[in-house]
Amino acid sequence: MKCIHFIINPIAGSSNNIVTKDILQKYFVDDKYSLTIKLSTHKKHAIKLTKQSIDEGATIIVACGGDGTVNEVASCIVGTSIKLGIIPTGSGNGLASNLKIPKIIEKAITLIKQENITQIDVGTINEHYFFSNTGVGFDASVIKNYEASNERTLYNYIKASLKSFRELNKQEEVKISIDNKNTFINPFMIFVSNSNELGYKISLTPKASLRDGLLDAIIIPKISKIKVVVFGVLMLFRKHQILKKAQVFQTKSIHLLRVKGSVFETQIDGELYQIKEKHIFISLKEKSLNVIT
Ligand SMILES: Nc1ncnc2c1ncn2[C@@H]1O[C@H](COP(=O)(O)OP(=O)(O)OP(=O)(O)O)[C@@H](O)[C@H]1O
Repeated sequence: MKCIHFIINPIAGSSNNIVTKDILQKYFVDDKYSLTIKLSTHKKHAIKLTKQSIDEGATIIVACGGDGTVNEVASCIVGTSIKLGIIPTGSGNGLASNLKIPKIIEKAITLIKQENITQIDVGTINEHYFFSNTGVGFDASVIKNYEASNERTLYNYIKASLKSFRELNKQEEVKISIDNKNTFINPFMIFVSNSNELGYKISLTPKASLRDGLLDAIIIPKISKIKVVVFGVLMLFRKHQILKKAQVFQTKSIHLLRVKGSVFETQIDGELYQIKEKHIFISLKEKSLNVIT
């Protein structure tokens, strides 16, 4: 019998696309499965629930939510033989979209039952994992403002972006080391991605692959507000690489050193993290997560 656990984030996305016990029981009727359903009740709760599921012998753990929920669940099973299922009920669902996992709950469940596995790379930033992307600068500021809003919708992402735009000029100097080359910049944005999608079909790293053993990065130094607008428009058409100051490249690792300021404000898979260490080391664990796709 297969021991399959579902970790459901009831507030992900617009909250009207929720995975329920009724739906799951309809699809997992036969004796082949032992089904366990858990609901997260607060931030980071899915980590605790997943660890319990591992102890309870789950062989498939399904994250039902957006990239934040996927991060909490998947972080616990990196490097194990446990299979990760995803039912994308979040707002952005960047990773699921990259993996072509359907947003329609019933279709995602059908996929899980087929159990086709793809091994994907996993990004690391200090002691944290990321599966989609991480960043310092403008994107982290957007996430900070987004988290302060009470609804997780595209409209609130746009509002948060406008607020971050008004708050520009807060950047602190950072030393960046890539392949033994050091540069000092006041970054508008340092964005590092494992996946080719941010969510909502928007991408800063359209050429990124989850299976190529490389991180795709884009570094943009401090730019004028006009150039930020130009960057935003180009990004919608996936043409932002043509911005002269944008440095787009692939690498295995990036090292950042904070020169000023007391903390690195970063976003990790769309969640805000304050990193107190002076150093940030971003790297990759190749093909270390089994995802049902
Ligand atoms: N019951 C809950 N109440 C409040 N927050 C919760 C609850 N359960 C989980 N969370 C938190 O909700 C946050 C958002 O989850 P998630 O990222 O899955 O959804 P989303 O933001 O709508 O999707 P996406 O990241 O794809 O845009 C996560 O930080 C998670 O820890």
